[in-house]
Amino acid sequence: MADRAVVALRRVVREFLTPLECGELAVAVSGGADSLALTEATAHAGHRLGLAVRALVVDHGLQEGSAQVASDAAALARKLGADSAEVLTVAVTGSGGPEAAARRARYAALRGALSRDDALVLLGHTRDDQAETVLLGLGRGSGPRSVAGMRRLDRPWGRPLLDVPRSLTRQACAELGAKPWEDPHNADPRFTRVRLRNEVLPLLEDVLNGGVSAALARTAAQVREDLEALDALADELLAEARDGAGLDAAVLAAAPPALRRRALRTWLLEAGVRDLTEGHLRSVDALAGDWRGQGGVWLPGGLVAGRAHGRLALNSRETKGE
Ligand SMILES: Nc1ncnc2c1ncn2[C@@H]1O[C@H](COP(=O)(O)OP(=O)(O)OP(=O)(O)O)[C@@H](O)[C@H]1O
Repeated sequence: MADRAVVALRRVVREFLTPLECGELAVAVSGGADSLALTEATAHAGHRLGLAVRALVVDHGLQEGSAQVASDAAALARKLGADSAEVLTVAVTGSGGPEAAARRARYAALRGALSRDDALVLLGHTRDDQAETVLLGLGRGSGPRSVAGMRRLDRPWGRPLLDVPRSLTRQACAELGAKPWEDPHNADPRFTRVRLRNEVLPLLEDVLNGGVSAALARTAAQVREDLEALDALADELLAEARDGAGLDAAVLAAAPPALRRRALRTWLLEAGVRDLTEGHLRSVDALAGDWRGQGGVWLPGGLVAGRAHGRLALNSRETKGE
């Protein structure tokens, strides 16, 4: 008979998986407590549902001894019940700092290891990770999309532990006799997230008498629902406003700003605008919602949004004014 935390996690993962279409099941394993506990629970739940479970470990090659950490994690994942364990070695390159580059490489490698459209890769993010994500988003003023946090299901990604406190995964590892790998980065106060975890959240818990992580995660779930409803309405608005490659400014102007800006955001991203800031979006929005005959809005990626004859259009800088 397994112990309390192990049993609780198995149930959480089984309830997550049961309603989903899934022909290939993988779990992303870093060797930390969250993903080890997740591996055991996924193996147990997956086998009950008749699914084999693959453990996927990414070796970023960024820290000394990373190959050993990865192969130890793979061996432990097999012991915890995974049917197979693979180490995916990636080259971390590209812009945005080493952490962002590692994350991109990791997600690309995990996705690349899948062979079916209905595959799922389970990730070990917990309620505490969600709380940190929400606090970071709030502090940076990056809007409801980041306050909404991570999604439970965003195929092929699944996060069954998003309502589970981190303490439960640690307890499950102790019950299983599995020794998690402690990432030295997780204790390094140069990382904002580490200070949030070790300094800010405990202080907030103390000042607000506990329950802060759960409250932040609950807020994220509520914002997520609102966001999805608004996104669906904004898609309808965009469809209605489309006029060839451009948009009918009168249709946009009649809509509430929150929907208009969402529709414009989708339109701009579709057209290939990258690194879109709130400032850019507001300036493009003003072409419809606050029209005073202003000039075009220069956007990153060499595009200019402008208005002519009641229509918003995007032109490349070179062709502008032709
Ligand atoms: N090296 C790795 N190999 C495989 N999976 C990993 C690896 N690192 C992280 N993961 C997966 O991602 C989950 C979250 O890990 P962690 O919190 O360290 O990453 P993060 O960078 O905050 O994640 P994200 O980029 O998804 O926000 C882990 O529980 C695990 O499932």
